[in-house]
Amino acid sequence: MGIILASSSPRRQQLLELIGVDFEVIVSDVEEDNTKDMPPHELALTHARDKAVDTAKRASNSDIIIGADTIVVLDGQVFGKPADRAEAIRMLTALAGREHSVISGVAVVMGQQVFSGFNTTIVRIRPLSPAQIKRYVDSGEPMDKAGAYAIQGQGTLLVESINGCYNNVVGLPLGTLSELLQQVGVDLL
Ligand SMILES: Cc1cn([C@H]2C[C@H](O)[C@@H](COP(=O)(O)OP(=O)(O)OP(=O)(O)O)O2)c(=O)[nH]c1=O
Repeated sequence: MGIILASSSPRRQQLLELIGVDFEVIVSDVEEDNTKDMPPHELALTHARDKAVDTAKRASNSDIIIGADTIVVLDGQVFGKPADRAEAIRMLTALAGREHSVISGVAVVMGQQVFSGFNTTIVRIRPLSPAQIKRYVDSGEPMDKAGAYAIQGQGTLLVESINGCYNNVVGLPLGTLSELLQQVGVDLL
């Protein structure tokens, strides 16, 4: 029996290390589709489950697979990772001076069993000038991040306040994950 993280995200790998989990990484082939017509938290849950179930096909039946998905939601509109610089600028322009939700879905798969949950954090972004947004996008940091910012990086300068779990914004709500792992018999504490 081993624990497998179905994620290419270095942040998720670091967070899992933080809580003392021994794991290997097998990245899933799942492509996220943020245009699916479903409530945002269902979208994050579906993607997290799809990633874990896909990786489970390449693992043993006794392995425990963890999948996750993070999205940013503003006025019901879902922001994933920006496709290009122009989209990153559009996302940050929309988020500036306002509150949005960051939702991370997490799924734990063992054999035929699938457990999943999600967490929501409210983040308020400072008012930003077009020049500030352009400079931040030019740093390259936004490109592989949902909503085009990284709270754990220089993007922290964009954040006015957060309400809820910080690690959920970075990509892996560890409290939610530990509850799911308990359901497959793994107690982290
Ligand atoms: C809002 C925010 C997101 N993110 C990241 C977390 C996720 O890695 C990414 C959202 O993309 P995801 O599709 O959730 O994950 P991923 O493509 O990076 O990795 P994989 O699908 O292989 O698991 O945005 C931050 O690192 N910091 C932030 O502040």
